[in-house]
Amino acid sequence: MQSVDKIITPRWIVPVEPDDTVLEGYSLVVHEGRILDLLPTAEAESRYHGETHRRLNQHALIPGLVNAHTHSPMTLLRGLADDLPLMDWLQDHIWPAEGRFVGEDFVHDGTLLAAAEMLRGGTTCFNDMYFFPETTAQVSGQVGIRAAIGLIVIDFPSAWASQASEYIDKGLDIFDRHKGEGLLSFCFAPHAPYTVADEPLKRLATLAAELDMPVHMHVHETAHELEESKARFGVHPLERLAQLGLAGPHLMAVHMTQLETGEIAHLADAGTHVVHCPESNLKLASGFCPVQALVEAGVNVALGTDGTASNNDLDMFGEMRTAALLAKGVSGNAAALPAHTALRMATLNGARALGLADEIGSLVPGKSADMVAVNLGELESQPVYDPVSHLVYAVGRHQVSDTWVAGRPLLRDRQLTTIDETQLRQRISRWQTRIAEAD
Ligand SMILES: CSC[C@H]1O[C@@H](n2cnc3c(O)ncnc32)[C@H](O)[C@@H]1O
Ligand SMILES: [Zn+2]
Repeated sequence: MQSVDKIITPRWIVPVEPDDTVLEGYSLVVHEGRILDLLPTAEAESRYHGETHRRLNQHALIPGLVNAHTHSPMTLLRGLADDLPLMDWLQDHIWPAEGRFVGEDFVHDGTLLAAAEMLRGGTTCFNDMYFFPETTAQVSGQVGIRAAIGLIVIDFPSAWASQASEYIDKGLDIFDRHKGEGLLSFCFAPHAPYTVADEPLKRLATLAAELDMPVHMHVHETAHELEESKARFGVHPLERLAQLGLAGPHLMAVHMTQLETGEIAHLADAGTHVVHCPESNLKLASGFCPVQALVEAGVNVALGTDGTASNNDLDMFGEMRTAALLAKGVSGNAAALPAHTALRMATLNGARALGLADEIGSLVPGKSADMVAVNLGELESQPVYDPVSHLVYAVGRHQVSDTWVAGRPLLRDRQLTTIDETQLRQRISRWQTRIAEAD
């Protein structure tokens, strides 16, 4: 008998790789933070002795969800400005509020709230874009959640930096000091084509190639963005990024609601990743990302929530459901974006876009034990013919019972293990008073 840290025996295991098979009567063995084995329970019990053995008789075990685009500190601005189109929302409400309140303390407390919400909803990894990224990295490290930290770049002075070159230099300094640390990875995060000039974008293209680092950017979010780009540069933003050397396999193009057929083929040829944020796109009335056409063309499409000031939650179960329903409605094809594809987008495809697919995104021996148990035993999810159908179409994030990152339980029976909820509530309440008073 081999001694191991943990054996988990759920009712179903959804590995996501190598295919859509759902396993029943299997156990997953975890040792030193990694998935050591995935095998029939009888064999697991004869071969391994677990320091702990968790039996979850009515649960599905799935890979941790990867939120491929968010702005975690914006939890503090949730519900501050609703029912507006993107540029009015940003220019008249969000940027003024950020100008007033954003600092290290805002980013610290907002990230902590976001981490709590994400872990309670089965998200184990998030790809962030915000000011004071080192603070987001520190909070993530303290909580134990996996984070891809966006090294933000914007031609816009803020409390964090004053101009694009300073943003890039500060980002590189953070990368140098924290690379390889814990569960952190890094992306360049130029905000959008309309807020970053050619020179810094060219510099980022060179740096991304040199450092093999993803570039995480809002692109083709609204029709207005395309019109403005045509007027200023003579081409669509995607074409401009291609001219500047950025539209390649490092690019994670977030939103992509406006796409011509030729541009879809370009994305596929270039190996560019698309991050689909259906709820933010719906709420800001930005448009519809042609997900089905992208998938058919062979583009890797991941899923993100965007920030909670435009979503207004960090619920990846909700995002899977909305993505699946919207794809059918928009394409007029009920077979568009089936449940297994939605789950893959929310797990493995996010990992691929972040360059982390060797580490996370599926329940395969050798990968990190980032996983989530979802209780399918409630009346609302009876009967169960296909657990993946329920994960996408029937259950919600409140049915997540346990979340592990690198084998460490960060949510156990719905209790956060590394975040003091009472203290967090006090901090958020102080922000609420402060922000509401200023409004
Ligand atoms: C400079 S940090 C990130 C920056 O992005 C703003 N933001 C949040 N959501 C969106 C979106 O959907 N499109 C464009 N910009 C967005 C956020 O308020 C921060 O200022
Ligand atoms: Zn965004």
